[in-house]
Amino acid sequence: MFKQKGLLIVLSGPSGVGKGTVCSYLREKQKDIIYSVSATTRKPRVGEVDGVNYFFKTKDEFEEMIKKDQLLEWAEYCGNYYGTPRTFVEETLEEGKDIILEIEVQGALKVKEKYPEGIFVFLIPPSFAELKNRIFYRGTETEDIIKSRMSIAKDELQMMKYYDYAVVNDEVPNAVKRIQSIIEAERLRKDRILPYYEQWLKEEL
Ligand SMILES: Nc1nc2c(ncn2[C@@H]2O[C@H](COP(=O)(O)OP(=O)(O)O)[C@@H](O)[C@H]2O)c(=O)[nH]1
Ligand SMILES: Nc1ncnc2c1ncn2[C@@H]1O[C@H](COP(=O)(O)OP(=O)(O)O)[C@@H](O)[C@H]1O
Repeated sequence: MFKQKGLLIVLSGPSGVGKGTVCSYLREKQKDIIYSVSATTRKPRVGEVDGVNYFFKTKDEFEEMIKKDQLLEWAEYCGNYYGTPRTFVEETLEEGKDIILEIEVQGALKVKEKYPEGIFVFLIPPSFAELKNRIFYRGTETEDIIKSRMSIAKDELQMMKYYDYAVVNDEVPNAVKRIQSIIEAERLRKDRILPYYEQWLKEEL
């Protein structure tokens, strides 16, 4: 039986645009996609669970993962390391399952070098003013971190040109519907469907 590799979907965008919020809503709506859990040296926030939200690591542990080539990509962001465990992604794709990575922009561009066939979705705010509001009112970080995230966000917004799709996160359910449409369309691309037809033709002759 012909086995197709899964789709690698990367959801990225500027800090504070709503990647985390949109991704967890998508997670509820789209159960047939696997979600990659990242490793980080950031301290857990209230309610975050090790192995569910992140794999929380010390700096030494994280650097060991880098050395052993256990990360598909990693980036330093606001003084902490974040990275995607490599084996889990590779195995999921080999099993033919679709996987989504919710990561910041530098990491997404590194994934693109390794997986140019991936689907790169860039989440954008309805306006820059709204992006500022979201970063301010989230209120989980100190003022210094908020300032640093806003300046990073400005540079990050310019990275949209490297992506396949731009999705406006005006309302979370709408943004999620748009992402679901992209996934549905990508699953139906003829280069993914054709191998199945070719297999059928062989069987019937
Ligand atoms: N490169 C990379 N970025 C990640 C990874 N996991 C999470 N991030 C990004 O790191 C940034 C900070 O994440 P976090 O501290 O959880 O804060 P928040 O998502 O902005 O609330 C976000 O932009 C995440 O998308 C990863 O494995 N690799
Ligand atoms: N569509 C939206 N409308 C209004 N607020 C939103 C929307 N999406 C996310 N937010 C809010 O914006 C803030 C940043 O969202 P978050 O998911 O943490 O962003 P990111 O993961 O991109 O840094 C949070 O307070 C979140 O509740």
